[in-house]
Amino acid sequence: MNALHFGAGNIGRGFIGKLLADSNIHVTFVDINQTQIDQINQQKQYGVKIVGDNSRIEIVKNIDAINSVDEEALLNKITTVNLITTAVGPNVLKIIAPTLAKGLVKRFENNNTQPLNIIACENMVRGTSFLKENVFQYLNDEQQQQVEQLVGFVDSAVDRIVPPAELNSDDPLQVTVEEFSEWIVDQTQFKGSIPAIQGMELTDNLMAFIERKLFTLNTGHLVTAYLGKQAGVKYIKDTIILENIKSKVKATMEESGAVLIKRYNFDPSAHSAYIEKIIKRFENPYLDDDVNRVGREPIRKLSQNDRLIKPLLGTIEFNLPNEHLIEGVVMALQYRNQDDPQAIELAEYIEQNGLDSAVKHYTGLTNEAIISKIITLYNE
Ligand SMILES: NC(=O)c1ccc[n+]([C@@H]2O[C@H](COP(=O)([O-])OP(=O)(O)OC[C@H]3O[C@@H](n4cnc5c(N)ncnc54)[C@H](O)[C@@H]3O)[C@@H](O)[C@H]2O)c1
Ligand SMILES: O=P(O)(O)OC[C@@H](O)[C@@H](O)[C@H](O)[C@H](O)CO
Repeated sequence: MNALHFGAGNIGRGFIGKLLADSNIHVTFVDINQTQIDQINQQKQYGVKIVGDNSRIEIVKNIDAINSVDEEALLNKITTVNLITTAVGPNVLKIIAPTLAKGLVKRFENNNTQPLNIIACENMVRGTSFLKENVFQYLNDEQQQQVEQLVGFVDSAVDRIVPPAELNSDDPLQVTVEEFSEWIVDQTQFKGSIPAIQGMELTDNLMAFIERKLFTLNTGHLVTAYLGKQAGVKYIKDTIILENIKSKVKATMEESGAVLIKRYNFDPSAHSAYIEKIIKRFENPYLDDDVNRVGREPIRKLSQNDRLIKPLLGTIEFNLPNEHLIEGVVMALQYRNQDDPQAIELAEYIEQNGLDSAVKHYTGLTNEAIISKIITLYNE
């Protein structure tokens, strides 16, 4: 089997690419970073350093890479592979959509009628469906029908903490990952037979899993990052061990958890254990995960379907406490980082248009009482 994977970054190399290669699938990485592409093609392998109680380095082989600007090579790959995956970040899905559409058209012109499955592995609710909508904008009715018949757009939830790797001159491609990993895919969306990939779990209830992950781990992670940033701490592991911060993070995850329990009927004690396990993962002493990585792209994180606003809306729907989620929103609005284009854009928007307008613009919130609480807290 052959797979094309967009994004040779942390999750691409440290998680999805590794699972595919471990399952004897040849992986071609697509990226925009030529240095990395050259390294993959020269080394033809890299190490994944798994850190925890049983630390070890596992080698990923059977790989090559192409640059996404090399359209000919990319279209040829899309024409022949059996699986396409992505880990590029939600904002990049729109950018790769036109090339994917072109590649699918070429695949049909070449009479390749083998089923193809596409799985976006991003931190977003139904990211692959979002990618599909974008791909369809570049296809006519007939092409869309062909895609509906032969191409499965499979939504997924991905969970493994992979911070940016430390410099390693012996293996510049090496990534450091935690032991824990979870890749859950919507089994109802595949076309043809489901590929056998070790570590890829199937479900027919994906929404519960993706929301549980995004609105527990990622909500708590973000609040840890912003509290750490405000306290002047660099890493997540050093932030979460501060008792006053840990209790706030836990309280935030309990607020979003109460919504999940209502919505999906989760067992409260199992959900509580899930939260405790996540806190332990944040504490992993071997992971140097910078608060700015976890806090990155505050505009995306303030959007309506993401880790703060969606659970906050849930608390309004079910009339549940939301004091800590509101604090999370305020900290996202206050996040400043000169290296993060979204943090700069957000600060400039607030400066030029005022906070009330910024809250409405970025979060889509309309509840005036909540907006007023956000503004009061921000100004305090
Ligand atoms: N790192 C984690 O702990 C983690 C865990 C779970 C999910 N995720 C999600 O996985 C996705 C990727 O995150 P990451 O941490 O690996 O980010 P990353 O920045 O390490 O990797 C993204 C890669 O995509 C590449 N890229 C950018 N534009 C591209 C394009 N047009 N074509 C091809 N490649 C392109 C970048 O050069 C980079 O190598 C995100 O959606 C993130 O939310 C991350
Ligand atoms: O990747 P983001 O920016 O959506 O979120 C930052 C982190 O919370 C995230 O990457 C986690 O490490 C990951 O989701 C763990 O599975």
